[in-house]
Amino acid sequence: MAQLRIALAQTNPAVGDLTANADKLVEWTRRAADRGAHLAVFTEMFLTGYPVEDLVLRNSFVEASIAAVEAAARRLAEEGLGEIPVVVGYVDRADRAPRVGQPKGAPLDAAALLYRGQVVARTAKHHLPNYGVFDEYRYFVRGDRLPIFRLHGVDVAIAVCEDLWQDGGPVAVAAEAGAGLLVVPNASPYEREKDDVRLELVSRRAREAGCALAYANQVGGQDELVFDGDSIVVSASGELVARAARFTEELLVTDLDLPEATYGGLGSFEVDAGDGTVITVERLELSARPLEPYDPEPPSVAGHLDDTAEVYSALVLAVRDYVAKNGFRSVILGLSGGIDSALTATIASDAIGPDRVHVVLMPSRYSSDHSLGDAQELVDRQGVNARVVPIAAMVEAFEKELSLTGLSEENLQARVRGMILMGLSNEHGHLVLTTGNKSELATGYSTLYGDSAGGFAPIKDVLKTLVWELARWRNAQAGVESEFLHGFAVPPIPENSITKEPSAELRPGQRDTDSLPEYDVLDRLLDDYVEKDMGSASLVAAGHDPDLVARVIRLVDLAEYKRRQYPPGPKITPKNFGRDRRLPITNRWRETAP
Ligand SMILES: Nc1ncnc2c1ncn2[C@@H]1O[C@H](COP(=O)(O)OP(=O)(O)OC[C@H]2O[C@@H]([n+]3cccc(C(=O)O)c3)[C@H](O)[C@@H]2O)[C@@H](O)[C@H]1O
Ligand SMILES: Nc1ncnc2c1ncn2[C@@H]1O[C@H](COP(=O)(O)OP(=O)(O)OP(=O)(O)O)[C@@H](O)[C@H]1O
Ligand SMILES: NC(=O)CC[C@H](N)C(=O)O
Repeated sequence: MAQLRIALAQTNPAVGDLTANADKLVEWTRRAADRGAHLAVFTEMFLTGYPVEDLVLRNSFVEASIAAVEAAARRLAEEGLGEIPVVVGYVDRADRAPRVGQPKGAPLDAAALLYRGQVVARTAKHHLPNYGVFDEYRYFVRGDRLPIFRLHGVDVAIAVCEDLWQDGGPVAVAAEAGAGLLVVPNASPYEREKDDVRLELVSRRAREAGCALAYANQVGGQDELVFDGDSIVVSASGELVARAARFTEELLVTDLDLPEATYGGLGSFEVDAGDGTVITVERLELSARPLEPYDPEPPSVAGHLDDTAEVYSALVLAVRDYVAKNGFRSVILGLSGGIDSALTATIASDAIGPDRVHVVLMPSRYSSDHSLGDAQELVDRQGVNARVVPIAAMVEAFEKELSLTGLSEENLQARVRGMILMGLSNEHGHLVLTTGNKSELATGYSTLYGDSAGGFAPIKDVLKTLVWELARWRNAQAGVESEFLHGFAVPPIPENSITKEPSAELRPGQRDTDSLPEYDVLDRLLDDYVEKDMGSASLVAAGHDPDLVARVIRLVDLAEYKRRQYPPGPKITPKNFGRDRRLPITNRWRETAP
């Protein structure tokens, strides 16, 4: 057996900032070298950030990425880090013709091996994900090589992210070629409970490849995606060896005992990949002799996060990164005394600190005293910046000028509030946070250009019943201080905001249940219709009330135009409103009654 110390750089790149990402590559390689690592592995498309969407259709971007990886190799050597091999993701181009009308070769979701100032091997993702939030047939062509480099006597193969999620391809070829370690850069976005799926997958693929597997995943928020890290190292039998923490940067350093390579030859040969394609194995040698024995470090295995803590951390990280990566310093939102704006404000306080959170209390003539009181109570508990802007006179002025009544008048209140928030955003540079939850988005229960106005919507993928659960969970963490929790000594959300009946307070005595069913009934139905895509007959067969099924399906289908104009917000479920669910707005397809 041969020993090897590997370092997985679970880091947070910025999409499009090739310079900052290259700086980070050098900094984290230095940290890996300082820890005595013999190999550093970064994440998928680390140098460009992931996903870069249509940026890969720009030749200038692809050229910049290729130049960046070559410059990074040189710079590592110049800074005395040339002896540690580094695996890093970037965008390259194939010799083959592009899918779309680009003048040069089609883009590749590539990974490079950097060593002694040079890019000594290049490969690219073989299996391209093209479902859910992924569109990779639009962007990339398939990679068709598998580099295997000998490092201190161990044969190390490189695959990329989706290569683990589909059968055949690089995993099968790594087995065939007798690799001793498979390293995999990833950009695998968070959704609830995906960590369990990942561990099972990584273990299974290690057993199939017949070697240890090191899985390095990205961390951080990028528009509607949140990457949760969760980098993993497993043995050849699929046993967990090391695991990084979720939602935070970490250098996961692990000592492995790996089989010494026995294969003698170098150069390349073709292997049937078992998926109808052929992959070219390219062998190269960095160092043939195993290291002198050394004392291994104990492996690090991060503790498990429970489901609520996991969702809450995802939302906090998403808000923090959206704010920072888009150059904002502060956020603003309307605080009604209700639970949605209370939870949104709390997530914002946890993300960027209460001193950078601005709330506006905007009572109308229908606002109850307790609403204003509950909002004020949150301000006192969290110490956020607050101002009161009564809206009655502004609403009245519109009403008089335009003769608006009924629903038009109700919506006017929401629109005046939206205008106030956008005005204050323009004036002071705050990002407007939109407070709607997934149940409201599903049913269209919000006012266009009113409470749906804003730049980022932290809880748009959170059903109302989960909003309450998160609020209770957050209050139970009072006194705890962490990367995701500001150290509020008292529960940050007023109990009354959690327990009172939800109301939009757009007319006297209005309750959400005047227009919508009870949220626990609604959310179960939404879960089946939206997440699981069940048709009306299946929904009724699953026990949902037939009249309710017909009514809710209609609400959901008719609200597509509102969702299309809603700000982005973090995906936490397998099917968010956004990249996961793309329906025509102009659409006459209706689920027929069973
Ligand atoms: N297919 C389509 N494509 C593009 N635009 C379309 C459209 N269909 C209607 N529209 C436009 O949308 C307008 C109707 O939408 P909109 O103006 O929003 O108004 P609408 O959906 O009619 O009313 C808003 C609903 O949300 C509830 N609400 C409001 C505010 C807060 C809350 C809460 O608790 O959070 C609830 C309120 O009680 C009411 O039931 C139409 O007047 C038309 O201009
Ligand atoms: N009196 C108010 N002062 C400040 N903002 C308000 C007020 N009323 C509503 N808003 C803003 O409009 C959003 C929609 O609120 P509304 O009360 O209509 O419905 P909701 O979905 O029950 O939200 P919440 O639970 O936050 O009250 C709120 O989250 C808040 O941002
Ligand atoms: N970047 C990728 O290839 C990610 C796809 C993969 N199925 C995942 O969610 O982890």
